[in-house]
Amino acid sequence: MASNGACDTMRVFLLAVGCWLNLLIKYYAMESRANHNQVSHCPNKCLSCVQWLPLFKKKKQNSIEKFQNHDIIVYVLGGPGCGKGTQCSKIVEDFGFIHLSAGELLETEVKTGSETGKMIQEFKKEGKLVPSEVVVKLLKQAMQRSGNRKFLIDGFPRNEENRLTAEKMLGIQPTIVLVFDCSEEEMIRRVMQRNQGRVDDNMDTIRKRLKVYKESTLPVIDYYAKKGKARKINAERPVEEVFRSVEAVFSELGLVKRGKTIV
Ligand SMILES: Nc1ncnc2c1ncn2[C@@H]1O[C@H](COP(=O)(O)OP(=O)(O)OP(=O)(O)O)[C@@H](O)[C@H]1O
Ligand SMILES: O=c1ccn([C@@H]2O[C@H](COP(=O)(O)O)[C@@H](O)[C@H]2O)c(=O)[nH]1
Repeated sequence: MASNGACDTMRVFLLAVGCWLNLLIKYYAMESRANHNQVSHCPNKCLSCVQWLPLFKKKKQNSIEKFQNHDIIVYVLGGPGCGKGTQCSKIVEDFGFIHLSAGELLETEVKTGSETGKMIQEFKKEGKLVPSEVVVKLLKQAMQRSGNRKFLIDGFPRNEENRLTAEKMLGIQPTIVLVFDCSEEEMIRRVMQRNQGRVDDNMDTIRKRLKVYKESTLPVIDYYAKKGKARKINAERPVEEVFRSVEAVFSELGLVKRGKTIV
């Protein structure tokens, strides 16, 4: 009798474990399909009972990890007027990235006339760097809104504090860092000819921006160079020639032009 009882208990136990494993397998199969965008919700009513299983999982999904795990992030650096924006537009056209220019995001905030916008305008006029939290917050909002997974982050990080704040607030590391290399004389010439009515496109502010670039941004570039992530490109050539070097870097990343194959 006693041994029959033990057998029954064991049978019930094994049955329970079997059911539990079955549920787990179904749940993970479902989650895996959802991650590959094949389904956006529980595909089958009979599986709805397994939806509470995540309660037992370590909390893992938040916006920070989304950026970390799946996205291609290209930082684009170089001195004022070296041609970052020009090349980014071409990259967007050919490789389907979303272009987030830190300078443009700040300018959009200036145009709202908000108190933050007024503060930003003063920094820009002086060629100084806006506090990191302000820029990173704008970048984060833009990244979340975009729904894209390939980001060109243009003109950021400008100093070590920017870099560390992005790591902390966004949890991001760049896949690669494009560095456009150009002489000061050429950058000054390009900025002075730009003629877009920018508050900082004047000789006095350009000199200040160049100083900030040398003192604060070059150390960030050195940091990424040491990590093997910086790709220096000679930007003192015609636009199309510069872009050919950009394309070479992107093919190193395994990305190919749209229209040729799916990226
Ligand atoms: N390779 C190039 N040769 C000549 N002119 C260029 C080249 N690339 C860009 N330009 C011109 O130089 C000016 C500055 O370019 P762009 O705005 O792309 O620079 P940027 O690095 O984004 O500047 P900033 O950091 O000030 O925002 C623009 O008028 C642009 O048309
Ligand atoms: O990360 C950033 C980016 C920009 N700024 C301020 O904006 C101007 C213009 O930036 P561009 O990228 O050259 O358009 C720059 O001189 C800074 O004042 C910033 O503070 N932080």
